[in-house]
Amino acid sequence: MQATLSARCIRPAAARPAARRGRLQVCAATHNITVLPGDGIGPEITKVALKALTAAGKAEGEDFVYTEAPIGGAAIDATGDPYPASTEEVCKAADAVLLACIGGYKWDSLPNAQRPEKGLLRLRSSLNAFANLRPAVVLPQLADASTLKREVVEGVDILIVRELVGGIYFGEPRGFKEENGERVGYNTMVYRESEVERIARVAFDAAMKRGKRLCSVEKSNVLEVSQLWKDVVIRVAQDYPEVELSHMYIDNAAMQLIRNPKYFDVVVTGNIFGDILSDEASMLTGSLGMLPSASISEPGKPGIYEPVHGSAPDIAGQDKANPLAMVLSAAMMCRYGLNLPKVADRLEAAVTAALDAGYRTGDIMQPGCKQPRPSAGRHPSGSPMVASGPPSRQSSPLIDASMRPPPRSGRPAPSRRPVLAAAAAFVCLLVVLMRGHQQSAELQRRPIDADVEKNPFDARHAGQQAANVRGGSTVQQQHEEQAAAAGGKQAHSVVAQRGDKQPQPDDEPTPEALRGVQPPKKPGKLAQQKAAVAAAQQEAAEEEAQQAEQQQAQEQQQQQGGDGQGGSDGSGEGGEGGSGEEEGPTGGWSDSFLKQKADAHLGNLLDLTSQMSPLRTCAADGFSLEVQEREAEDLLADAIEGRPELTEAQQRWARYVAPEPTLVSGTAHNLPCAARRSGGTCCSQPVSFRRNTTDYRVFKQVFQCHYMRYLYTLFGDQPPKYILDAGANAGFSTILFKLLWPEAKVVMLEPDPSNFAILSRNTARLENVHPINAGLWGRTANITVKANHGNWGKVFQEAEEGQSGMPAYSVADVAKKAGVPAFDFVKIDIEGAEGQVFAPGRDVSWIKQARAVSLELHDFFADYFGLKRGEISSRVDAAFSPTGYTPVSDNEHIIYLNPELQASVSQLHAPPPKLVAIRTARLKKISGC
Ligand SMILES: NC(=O)C1=CN([C@@H]2O[C@H](COP(=O)(O)OP(=O)(O)OC[C@H]3O[C@@H](n4cnc5c(N)ncnc54)[C@H](O)[C@@H]3O)[C@@H](O)[C@H]2O)C=CC1
Ligand SMILES: CC(C)CC(=O)C(=O)O
Repeated sequence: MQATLSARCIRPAAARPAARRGRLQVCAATHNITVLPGDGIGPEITKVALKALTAAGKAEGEDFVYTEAPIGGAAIDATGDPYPASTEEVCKAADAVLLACIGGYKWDSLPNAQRPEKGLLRLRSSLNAFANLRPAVVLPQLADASTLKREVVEGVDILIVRELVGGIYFGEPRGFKEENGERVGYNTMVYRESEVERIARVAFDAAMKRGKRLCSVEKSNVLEVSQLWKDVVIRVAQDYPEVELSHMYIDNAAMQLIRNPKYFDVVVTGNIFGDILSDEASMLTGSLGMLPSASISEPGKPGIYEPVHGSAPDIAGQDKANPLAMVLSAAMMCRYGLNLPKVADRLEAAVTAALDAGYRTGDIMQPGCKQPRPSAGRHPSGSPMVASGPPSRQSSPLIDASMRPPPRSGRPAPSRRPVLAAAAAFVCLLVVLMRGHQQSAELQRRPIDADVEKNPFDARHAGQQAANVRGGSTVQQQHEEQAAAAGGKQAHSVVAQRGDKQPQPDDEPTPEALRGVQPPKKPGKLAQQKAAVAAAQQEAAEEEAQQAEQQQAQEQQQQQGGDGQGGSDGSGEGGEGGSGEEEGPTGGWSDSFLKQKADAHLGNLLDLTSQMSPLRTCAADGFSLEVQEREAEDLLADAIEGRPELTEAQQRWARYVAPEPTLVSGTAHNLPCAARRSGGTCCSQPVSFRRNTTDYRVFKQVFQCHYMRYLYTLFGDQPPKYILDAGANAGFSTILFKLLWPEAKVVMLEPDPSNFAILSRNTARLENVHPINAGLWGRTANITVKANHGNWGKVFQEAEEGQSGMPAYSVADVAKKAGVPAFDFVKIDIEGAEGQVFAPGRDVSWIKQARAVSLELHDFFADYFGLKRGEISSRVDAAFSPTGYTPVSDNEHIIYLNPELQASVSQLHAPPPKLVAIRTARLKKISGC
């Protein structure tokens, strides 16, 4: 069935082993390629690729022996089996397998196991080709070929790493059955840890060689298999601290790939998601006909090299197929499978040069492309010529292009042969390539409209043609203009490593890029959006200035021996907003005698810890916020309509807190996280803020100013497992906890419905978090609001009997409710209710189970609880005194450490005395808080 052929001879497969031996005597460097042309356009594009490969190999002194075998529909027709044993045998024996594509209408009604697609799956499985590398690179020549705008796609260079032999395509059980009188079809999506780990390692390795950014795509918000995927990827990330890892759900990834493809560097994902995403990515490059792939197996087994596309039965046999994905797959084979980088270089250069010369198949046809005519003679090299015209015009664009060194950027230097010889070989290669186009396509002579008429795939070009303002210039001209504009920057290789590439200004996602917002040409929605963003940024800047002023005033006050009354430091999660204008009692955290006590212990050392923390550099460098504004109706809907059980009063709070129903959403970058500790990068996180609230300020405090940032140092190598975030407000502390300790379970308590809504939104993407819309109290009770403080704080009281309200729980009850054995880190910031939690007679046995308890004290709310000034602090002090826990101080919080933690912190910072002098005020200055 198969045949062995080379540039010179064809041998029957039966005689192959002997033939191979025989050939070895003849050829110095022989590479045995099993070629599977498959179905549909497969044979057409295979022909082109083999010609190009042979020519490129010849130019580099490499010889290829091709053993052709049937697969897919062709194999079904010949043997009844889509992957016959004889094909499997020659694939396994090969140095590499070059596959075109399989499938077609003819076999569509066969049972699954007998379909052509099954043959392809069996091939991949039999070679254990688990790592499918699918580069999606937008070549400069094709930046206008995509249906997306040039600004969106230009410079895109993504590597999709798709797991290829697992997941739902292979999972068992699968099939059909009958249930309750109807047919049911079912499949199983399954991944083992080992399968995820090996593909993750391939992806991390690839990221290390490129832009060091890896995005893992899954659906862990719904699928257990994806949760496992994510867990394993996070675990493997520990070994690649330099790689910035992000996670994205597949639905979002599909959207982001179109919205801002330049965000992506390497994407790792499972079988089905990778299949879909790579087809989508192909349209960034102009056409499915442009995307090659390499499917790598374990060492010693041949890889499979195949274009991403299918058999395109709609255009098969009509001379329309784009062969470039197949040629580029052959290049990947040479680069990765056969270690022939020079041959790969030649093939890639041939592709770019052919495009430079203006040649296009229908799928990537653009206005102004050259329409070459049939060959009229022979090039001095002896190769047939592609370009036409009078002899004087023999320097056609194709020949011109081929006479120049191919555009390489950072690639290994081309062959050092004499220039003319190299050029001649290169011309030969291009010519072969172009002849392939011509012989099989003749597309260049066909008017664009003819293609459009025949092929709906091309229809978009008609529209594009009309829309293209550059329609008058040729692709060559466009390329030249573009090269000039880019300062002579040339095309980069299709499979170029990121490190090889000229740095692109937009490699890093800018706010605009992330939002996918291009500079608006005329005022419209985008302009409005941009103005809104500018306003939000302005607002943030003003807020920052205001904070600085407040801080200055406070410091002055402190220096003047102020009594701590009459305002606050303007900080605290959901805490004292700092204007001093709020109704009710005044005063700040610093007036607590506990604060002085804590300061006397290790407070200054904790300041020092903060200075030393690897996390600090993230905060010190400053997080960046990329803002995207959106309406918050849905937030209110979540908070109100979605919660019919809320009383009218509660609904009012929700409205009150977001009087202008506007959310500012975006992504915060440069946040401290676990990866940072081991020298890795800082992390990013989507966040939303309500306008006219303290949300943004609180966010900054959590990530820039607070004790939070050295918590990691505090817990060292034994991170907390169960965390209580009481007074979770908008969820920012929980976000930080999860960034620092991804494995921890965090239980969030937040009684305010509007806070709870934004908190739910902000923490929705985090795993293992447990939000509870309730307050923390000394015992299980109903609570109602006692007083509002501006838009930042609410003081609660126990509800009267029969009065409705929000639930509130003791720490022990929360633990039970959330199924937590005991909290080992407790954060409490509950607007004075801490006086209730630590009231005499309350169960505080949970303290001893926690390794650290962080408290914000609100003595200035004592009046509301009918307590004397200072009594809240006294209650806290009384509860902790018998425990042997040491209070240490942050500028706003008191953290009680158990003796073990205290010892490790003290030891960690066995005093270099001069450093001990660093005080809170200094820390504030240093961190810009
Ligand atoms: N790796 C493989 O062999 C794959 C095989 N298939 C099989 O291919 C058959 C057709 O499936 P479709 O969903 O239509 O996907 P497809 O990838 O074959 O075609 C999708 C569209 O892209 C166009 N297209 C694809 N490759 C092209 C090229 N090189 N040049 C110009 N246009 C090109 C086609 O004309 C069609 O309009 C099915 O039997 C399917 O199972 C599908 C995907 C992958
Ligand atoms: C045809 C299927 C077996 C697989 C597929 O669509 C692909 O791998 O691209």
